[in-house]
Amino acid sequence: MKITTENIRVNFQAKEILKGISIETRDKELVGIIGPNGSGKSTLLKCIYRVLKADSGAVYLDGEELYAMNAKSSAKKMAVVAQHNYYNFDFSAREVVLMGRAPHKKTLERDNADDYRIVEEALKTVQMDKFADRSFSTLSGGEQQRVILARALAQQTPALILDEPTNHLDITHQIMLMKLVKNLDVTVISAIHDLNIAAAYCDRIYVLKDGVLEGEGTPGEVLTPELIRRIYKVESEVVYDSQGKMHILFL
Ligand SMILES: Nc1ncnc2c1ncn2[C@@H]1O[C@H](COP(=O)(O)OP(=O)(O)OP(=O)(O)O)[C@@H](O)[C@H]1O
Repeated sequence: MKITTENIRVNFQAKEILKGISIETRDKELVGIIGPNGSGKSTLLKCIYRVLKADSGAVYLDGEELYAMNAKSSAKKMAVVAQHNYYNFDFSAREVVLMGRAPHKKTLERDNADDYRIVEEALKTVQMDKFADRSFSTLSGGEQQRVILARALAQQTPALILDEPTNHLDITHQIMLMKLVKNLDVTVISAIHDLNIAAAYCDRIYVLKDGVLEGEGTPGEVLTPELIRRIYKVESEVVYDSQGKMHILFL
């Protein structure tokens, strides 16, 4: 699925947070959004996953304007792993993942054997099947993050929107998550802080700073010492290992 944003503008309290952002993913591409704290990454993603309506501009899913479709239709097209997940009720991990099946159900339709099978598979995929009956609120930050990823997998959408998905995860689970989403064969847009993670897994990267796009291209094109200095005010060196993988060293 192709996701396009066209000239997205967002203001909060008379301050312009996004100043006309146009991005485009190709089908099944993993696109990273990088940029310093407060640059507008989450705000852009919120406009895409429909919790925030931009002041102007538009989002298109495969050419169809987001608000021309109902919320259920867009939830069949994209699943979200956001930064903060709170539930007011004490759901188990399995119940949280089952929520991913909701867009596929008619009103009051009960969960069936297929739904439960999909949920169990999703929990296994993120290595959280042993925690299925645990109360979500008692899980650690990283465990919660993996359950939320399982919920997104259970939603079985052609696109995933991830807001700093490796936040809270140890290195094993960071790599697990990025490998997993890379191999899903769906379109992914992800805000990413770790530039080495972005370099290793993104097909393309957009760079945001102060609500403006400052760069776009493959990791090799974008993640140069010049850009890193300009955007983050940090000196760095880009090296390639024996397998040709790029690594950014911060000096
Ligand atoms: N509801 C809001 N009201 C006022 N200001 C907001 C609101 N939401 C976000 N902002 C401001 O908009 C700017 C962009 O925030 P956003 O969360 O999009 O940045 P980010 O790039 O995702 O940052 P981080 O890397 O820290 O997660 C920040 O200065 C933030 O304080």
